[in-house]
Amino acid sequence: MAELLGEDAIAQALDGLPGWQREDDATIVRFAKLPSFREAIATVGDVADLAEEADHHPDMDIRFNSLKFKLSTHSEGGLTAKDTDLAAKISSVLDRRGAS
Ligand SMILES: C[C@H](O)[C@H](O)[C@H]1CNC2=NC(N)=NC(=O)C2=N1
Repeated sequence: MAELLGEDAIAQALDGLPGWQREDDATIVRFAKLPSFREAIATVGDVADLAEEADHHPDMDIRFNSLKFKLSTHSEGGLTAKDTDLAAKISSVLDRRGAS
């Protein structure tokens, strides 16, 4: 069971996660644009692999080549290290896939 992060810990984690922002108390989000629809879908596939490995699953919104990733730990009703850890891994995929 992951512990809920406090406000200071969330702010500190977001400092190290460029592109991620608070959506509300319980969620962080990142928007990304890929060069094409196919590359956006391939990116979603990579993130799905990470999510299955972590047993932690982001909400993913696909609009043509624009993606939105939304993270929250539903079982805790807020943000935990599971979210910030997966956010960092998603960012690595986005860098590798050439997201802007
Ligand atoms: C049983 C399983 O471990 C849980 O349902 C996991 C799966 N993926 C999850 N994903 C997210 N984002 N939050 C959760 O609380 C969560 N719980």
